[in-house]
Amino acid sequence: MTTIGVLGLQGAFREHVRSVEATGATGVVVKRKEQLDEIDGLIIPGGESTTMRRLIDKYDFLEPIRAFGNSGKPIFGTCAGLILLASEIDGSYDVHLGVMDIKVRRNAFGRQRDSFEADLDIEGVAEGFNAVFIRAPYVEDVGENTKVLARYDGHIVAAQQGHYLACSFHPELTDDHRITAHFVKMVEESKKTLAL
Ligand SMILES: NC(=O)CC[C@H](N)C(=O)O
Repeated sequence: MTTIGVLGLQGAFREHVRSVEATGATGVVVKRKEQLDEIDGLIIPGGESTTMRRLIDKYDFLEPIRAFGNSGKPIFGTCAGLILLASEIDGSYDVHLGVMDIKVRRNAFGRQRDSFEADLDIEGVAEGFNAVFIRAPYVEDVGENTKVLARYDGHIVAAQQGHYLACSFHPELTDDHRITAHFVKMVEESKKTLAL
């Protein structure tokens, strides 16, 4: 059985658990770092990246999550989760986990477009995916090992680097579970590789 943990410190974590369960995998809310030992993959949800970082520090999650990723276990960051994964945040000295080679801009779509929906083609994952953006970041630049999976208005809104997956929008807020299913597949593949 594949178990996916959803970091449950702040933000839209319950909806992610529901989406994971819809794919047939087991979803658990992760509130203590010890739980990282019991899961095969981790989702970092949307919310507010600065608040989530404060709670990550408070509950001593920063190094354990980095180690989880370094061990080869997949991590999926959505919206604020994408910001937490990034190696560079435009206009800020702050970097959080810094495990994914992407440069992000927070609240990048501007005030008038605080939240909106768009149909996206996500390469190798889903065509016509109804993406919900809420004060979303976008990715300004990616490293050479990072694959761009989707763009909106020319801006990168989904990317993958090996076992790290990130998107600017909230895939858990619709009943379309294809991105979650893609992540579950990544986790199942990594389990096979890590067992060798
Ligand atoms: N929906 C979201 O996760 C918004 C992200 C938020 N604007 C941030 O900077 O962290």
